[in-house]
Amino acid sequence: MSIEVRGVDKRYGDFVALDDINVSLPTGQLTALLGPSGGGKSTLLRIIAGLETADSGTVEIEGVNATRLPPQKRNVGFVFQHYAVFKHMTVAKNVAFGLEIRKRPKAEVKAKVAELLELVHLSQFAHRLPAQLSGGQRQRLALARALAVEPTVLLLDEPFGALDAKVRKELRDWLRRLHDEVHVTTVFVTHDQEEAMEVADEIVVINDGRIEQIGTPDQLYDEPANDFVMGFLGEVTQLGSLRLRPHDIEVAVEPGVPGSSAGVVTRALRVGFEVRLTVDVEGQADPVLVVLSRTHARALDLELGSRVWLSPTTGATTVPVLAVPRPEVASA
Ligand SMILES: Nc1ncnc2c1ncn2[C@@H]1O[C@H](COP(=O)(O)OP(=O)(O)OP(=O)(O)O)[C@@H](O)[C@H]1O
Repeated sequence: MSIEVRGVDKRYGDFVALDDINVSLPTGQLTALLGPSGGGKSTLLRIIAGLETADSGTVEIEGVNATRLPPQKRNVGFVFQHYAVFKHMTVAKNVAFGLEIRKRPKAEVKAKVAELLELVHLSQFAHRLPAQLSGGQRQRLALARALAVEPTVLLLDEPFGALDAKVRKELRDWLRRLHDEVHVTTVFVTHDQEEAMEVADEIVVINDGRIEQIGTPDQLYDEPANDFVMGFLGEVTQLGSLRLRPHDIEVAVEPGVPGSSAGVVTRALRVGFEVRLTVDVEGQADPVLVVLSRTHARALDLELGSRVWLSPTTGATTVPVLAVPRPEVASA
C-alpha cells in the first residue's frame, strides 16, 4: 500500500471535520476523494500532504510513518485549484525550478524538462510566460512542475475546478492518459461525480467528515452502501418503499406482476434515445421517474394519460426508503 491512513480525526474547535478516517490506497492507483462541499475531502488531502496535522491517527506513505514529517520530507507533489506557478519564470524554468534547487546536473535538468513538457503537451510553449498560457495549459504546467521532482505521491485538490466545462473534460481525459503512462500514485479531490466516475480507479466517498463507501466506480454505482451514495452517484427515484434508479423500473400496460404499483403517465419527455416518464402512482405523494429506451416506449404505445403498472426490474439496485443507516465502510 502506498498510502495508509488510520484512525484520523480532525476538529476545528467543536466542529468535527474528519471522524475516524481509515483508508488504504495501493501504489500506482488513481483515487478520487468525492463528496459534497464541506465534507472533509480537502482536509484529508492536506493531512496526507502534511499541510495540516491530524488530532489523532497516523499517515503512512510507502511504508514510512509520515504522521510527523513536514510536507517537504514526504516526497509528495501537490497541485491546487488555483495554479501556483512562478509568474516571472518561463514555462521551462518553472518546471526546472524544483530540480535546480536540488542541485541536479544541468544536462539532467534539461532532459527532464524536455521530457515533462512533452508529457503535458507544452513543448512548443517552453519559452512563454505563464500569463501567455490558457487556464488549462497553466494547470498542465502546474502538473509538470509537481511531477518534476518524481514524487512518490501526487495530490491534486480540485485541479480543474476553476476551468470551464469543456476544458475541464479535456483535462480529465488527459489526466487519465497521463496516469496510464506514468503510474504515479495519485489522489485527487473533486465534488463532481462524473469526473470521479470517469477518471478514478477507485473512489472514496466522503460526507460529513466520514467515509460513506470505498469502491470502484462500478461498485459504487451498482452496489451503493446506502441512500447517500446512491443519490450522490446517479439519478434516484422512489417506488413504494424503495429507492432505485429510474432505468431499473419495469413498465407494464396491464396489471400482471404481483406487487406492481398502478399509476398514470403525466409527462413524457424524449431526450436523445431515451424517454423519461413522470408517473403519478396511487398512494404515493411524489411522482415516480422512469427512464426507458425510445424503442421500448414505442412498443408499449405510451402517451400522456396512459395507465401503467410499475415494478423494480429483476436485479435492480434498491435501497429501502426509511432506513438511512450509518453505513459500515464497504471496502473494495
Ligand atoms: N482552518 C479551518 N478552520 C475551521 N474550519 C475549517 C478549516 N478548514 C476547514 N474547515 C471546515 O472543515 C470542513 C471540511 O472542509 P474541507 O475543505 O475539507 O471540505 P471539502 O470536502 O474539501 O469541501 P469543498 O469541496 O467545499 O472544498 C468544512 O466545514 C470547513 O468549513
